[in-house]
Amino acid sequence: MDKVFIEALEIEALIGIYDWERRIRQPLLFDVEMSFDNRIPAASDAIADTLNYKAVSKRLIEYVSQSDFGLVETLAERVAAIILDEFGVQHVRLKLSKPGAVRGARAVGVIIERSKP
Ligand SMILES: Nc1nc2c(c(=O)[nH]1)N=C([C@H](O)[C@@H](O)CO)CN2
Repeated sequence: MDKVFIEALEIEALIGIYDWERRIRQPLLFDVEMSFDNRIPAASDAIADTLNYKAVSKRLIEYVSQSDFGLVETLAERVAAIILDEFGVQHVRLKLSKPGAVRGARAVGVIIERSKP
């Protein structure tokens, strides 16, 4: 299956389990791969036929910047559900990175893959 992707979308959020994390906003990075049949927009050359990566990005920025979770697992699950439920995507692979959360590591986080039932 073809994919539409968003790489390293940076969004600041309230996220974390420690007291000090509840008082600041931290940058998160989202790498998203969404299954989509790109032959249809390729034939029509019409943006209306695409899985519009700008529209998905705007929705994720809106949601994540207002979110407030302890675990990256929870946020990743909610974001994957938005992509599946609101954009007609059958399968999504999502990497959520929390840069600088662990000293010595460039980033930590989770990778999940979810499909529509
Ligand atoms: N699997 C996870 N481990 C940890 C998380 C998390 O969300 N998922 N969160 C933290 C802290 O919030 C950390 O990011 C602060 O440095 C620790 N481990």
